[in-house]
Amino acid sequence: MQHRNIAFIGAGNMTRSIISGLVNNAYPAHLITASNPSIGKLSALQADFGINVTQDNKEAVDASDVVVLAVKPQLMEQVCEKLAQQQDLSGKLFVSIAAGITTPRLQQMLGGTLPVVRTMPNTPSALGKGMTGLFADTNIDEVDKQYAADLMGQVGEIAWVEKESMIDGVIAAAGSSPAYFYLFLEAMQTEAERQGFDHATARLMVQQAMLGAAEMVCQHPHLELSELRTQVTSKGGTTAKAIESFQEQGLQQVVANAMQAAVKRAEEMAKQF
Ligand SMILES: NC(=O)C1=CN([C@@H]2O[C@H](COP(=O)(O)OP(=O)(O)OC[C@H]3O[C@@H](n4cnc5c(N)ncnc54)[C@H](OP(=O)(O)O)[C@@H]3O)[C@@H](O)[C@H]2O)C=CC1
Ligand SMILES: O=C(O)[C@@H]1CCC=N1
Repeated sequence: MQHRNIAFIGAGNMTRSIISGLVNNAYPAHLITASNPSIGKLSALQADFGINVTQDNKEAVDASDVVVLAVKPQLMEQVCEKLAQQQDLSGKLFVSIAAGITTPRLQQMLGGTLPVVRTMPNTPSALGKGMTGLFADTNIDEVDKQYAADLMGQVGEIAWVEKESMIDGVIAAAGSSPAYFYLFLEAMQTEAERQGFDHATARLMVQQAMLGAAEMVCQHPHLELSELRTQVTSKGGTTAKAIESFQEQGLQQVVANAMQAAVKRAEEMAKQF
């Protein structure tokens, strides 16, 4: 991929995940700058990955061709408007990772029709196992589109969406979803402990089962998930009883409700910010 100078505005969890994935994939650290108001996270990023850091967003943006907007949605307006007042932003590609802020809104905050690619990554990007959805409107040229795809492709799999509203679906299925799996594992760990296992053994069992199941899913892309489930489920056996219990309690609807709640919140945020 092309290696352009890249600035991350906001050096929180997601920036750390993406930078970690990039540097581990040989993106040159000297081309990466992160800016953040407080110094602690910057010092840690510099120590861990050898990137450039600054507490001044303008300085980071001045030094970059690509600007990754990685602050919380509620701060985006303030941050973008200040950047637009302080400097000429033309010629730069903007990549937003924020939930719930649309491309037209970002362009408005940045004070012009600048090229903005909207993305929705997730934290496993830190391990190169991320999943990122991307949306580009018609004013993004193919070179910038390719750069954005290559950038996020460095930290995992990518999928373009045709309509911007589908980014909210990416949030529900991939951006937020690592937390759903953690919640499920927490519940399993708690029950394993209740059944008499110590904390560490309970964790080992559930994490290894999850890892193995995830590997099975990835290694057998042509097997339906229901088929993998059937392989575990002996007739009249233990799994059948557990699955029956999930189904009686409406697991499918519970999951659907949760994903719809995530989409609804993204839509609310788009109105709010
Ligand atoms: N976490 C996740 O799994 C995902 C998050 N996202 C999106 O990523 C974005 C960032 O989320 P996340 O990394 O979790 O949040 P964090 O709170 O971890 O990171 C945001 C960072 O922005 C910094 N910040 C605050 N004000 C400014 C400013 N004026 N200029 C520059 N930086 C500033 C904060 O600094 P300080 O703490 O010092 O105040 C903080 O380090 C959000 O928009 C979110 O929607 C998208 C996909 C997944
Ligand atoms: O919870 C959030 O709003 C962000 C977006 C996806 C994951 N974290």
